[in-house]
Amino acid sequence: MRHVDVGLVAKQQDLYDGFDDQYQCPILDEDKVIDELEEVMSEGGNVVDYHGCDFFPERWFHVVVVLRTDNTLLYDRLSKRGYSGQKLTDNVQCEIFQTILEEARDSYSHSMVHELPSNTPENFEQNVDIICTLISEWTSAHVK
Ligand SMILES: Nc1ncnc2c1ncn2[C@@H]1O[C@H](COP(=O)(O)OP(=O)(O)O)[C@@H](O)[C@H]1O
Repeated sequence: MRHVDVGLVAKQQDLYDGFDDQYQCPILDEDKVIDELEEVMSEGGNVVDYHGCDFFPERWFHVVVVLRTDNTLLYDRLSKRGYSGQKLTDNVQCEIFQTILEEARDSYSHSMVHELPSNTPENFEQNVDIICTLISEWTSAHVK
């Protein structure tokens, strides 16, 4: 199984289209990302890691996992990462409005989308177990 960190791939391959002055970060070129990942995704067996999902083709996935975090914990995590001001507030607000969960539900069939809490190291361990179980269930049902 491969871990595809979309942010890292974009950085390594320079898959950007301009710079966002407000958030002080490069803007992802979604079409270039799709082209870059198409071959590896069509082989299967990938875990794709990103903070958005609506631009990925549905055919790439059999399971979509949305990790959720309580707002106070998220605030502290993002501050530690160096986020502040509007960027910090917008990220926390996005979690309050469960924007990514809704994006996933709007983009993929509801039965594919799993929402998991990720507040504590125990949650982290549980989530790894749950995701491994989801993968092996799907594999035994579909790969002969
Ligand atoms: N389940 C968790 N329990 C405790 N701390 C966590 C958990 N998940 C993430 N963190 C903390 O938050 C930081 C950011 O996590 P990361 O997985 O990089 O978040 P994202 O990719 O969503 O921005 C990690 O370095 C870690 O310190």
